[in-house]
Amino acid sequence: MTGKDVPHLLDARDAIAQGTRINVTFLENEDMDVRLAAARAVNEGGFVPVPHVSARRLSSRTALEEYLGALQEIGANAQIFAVGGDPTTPHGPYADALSIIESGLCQQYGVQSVSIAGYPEGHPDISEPDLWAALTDKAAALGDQGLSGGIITQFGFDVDPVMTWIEQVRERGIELPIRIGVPGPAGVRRLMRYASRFGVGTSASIAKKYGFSLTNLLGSAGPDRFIGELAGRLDRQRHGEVRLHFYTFGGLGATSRWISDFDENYEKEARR
Ligand SMILES: NC(=O)C1=CN([C@@H]2O[C@H](COP(=O)(O)OP(=O)(O)OC[C@H]3O[C@@H](n4cnc5c(N)ncnc54)[C@H](O)[C@@H]3O)[C@@H](O)[C@H]2O)C=CC1
Ligand SMILES: Nc1nc(=O)c2c([nH]1)NC[C@@H]1CN(c3ccc(C(=O)N[C@@H](CCC(=O)O)C(=O)O)cc3)CN21
Repeated sequence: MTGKDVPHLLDARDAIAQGTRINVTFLENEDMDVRLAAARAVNEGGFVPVPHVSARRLSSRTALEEYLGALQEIGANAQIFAVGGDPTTPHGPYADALSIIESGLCQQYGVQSVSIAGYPEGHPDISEPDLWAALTDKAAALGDQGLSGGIITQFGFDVDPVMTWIEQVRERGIELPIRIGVPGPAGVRRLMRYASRFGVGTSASIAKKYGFSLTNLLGSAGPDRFIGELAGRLDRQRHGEVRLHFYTFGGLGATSRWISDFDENYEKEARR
């Protein structure tokens, strides 16, 4: 969720399982108070906030301490998501998520678990070798720092690269739990806007995978097929712990209701 989602979280409260982890973004157009208000709302709803800490957007060590300190004060410090951040040039001393993990400040402010990002389809501005080196280094650093953690992947529309990527992660000896990022249900236009903004897939490939036509962009689409296929191909023994992370581009309420409906249908199918 973003800061603007606070009222939507209150509306969707009953549709979300208590204890669900809800990430709070660290967007350029929002300030610390907005992020804190969102984390507080997550707590008050009976959920677990996972505030994002964007390394490149931090101007100083003090700024990181202030944010972690404020999170601690409101009891939203147990888990964070440490991410590089989109600025081409870092605004301060932290150029990557690794430097947040190695700052020593997480432990000092009571952070127990740090999630990090994964890219099954690569990243438009970061090379594959750099992405793999970063993932390996961050996984090792979490261990060295005595922090637990997990990987949350960039959202995608295609299961093939996800499966290949999970296998590569495990081959590299990284055993962290993985959450595969999927977009919640949303209008097709909006999905494609976000995909293009973050350099994920192409309109044609998304249309094909999601089964909609590029000549009719008025409809909306959900990750039914993606999740069904992923579930069918995952093997606990081989792939370790793999769960889902929903990016709520179409709104928190819509995604929450979609998840409840999906679960209900899934259980019905299973009972048949
Ligand atoms: N805010 C969010 O929810 C999400 C943000 N992202 C973005 O993905 C990018 C990478 O983040 P992490 O995986 O945490 O990488 P990271 O912090 O582990 O860095 C990996 C490598 O890429 C370089 N790097 C990091 N950010 C960069 C950038 N914006 N431009 C060029 N090089 C960069 C680092 O110096 C390092 O060598 C960032 O741009 C981040 O903002 C990705 C997923 C979700
Ligand atoms: N490289 C990269 N950078 C990111 O910042 C990023 C990703 N990847 N992957 C997905 C997540 C999720 N992110 C976001 C970013 C912006 C909004 C956002 O602007 N929300 C608007 C609503 C706008 C609309 O209606 O479309 C808001 O104001 O809350 C939501 C999620 C950021 N994320």
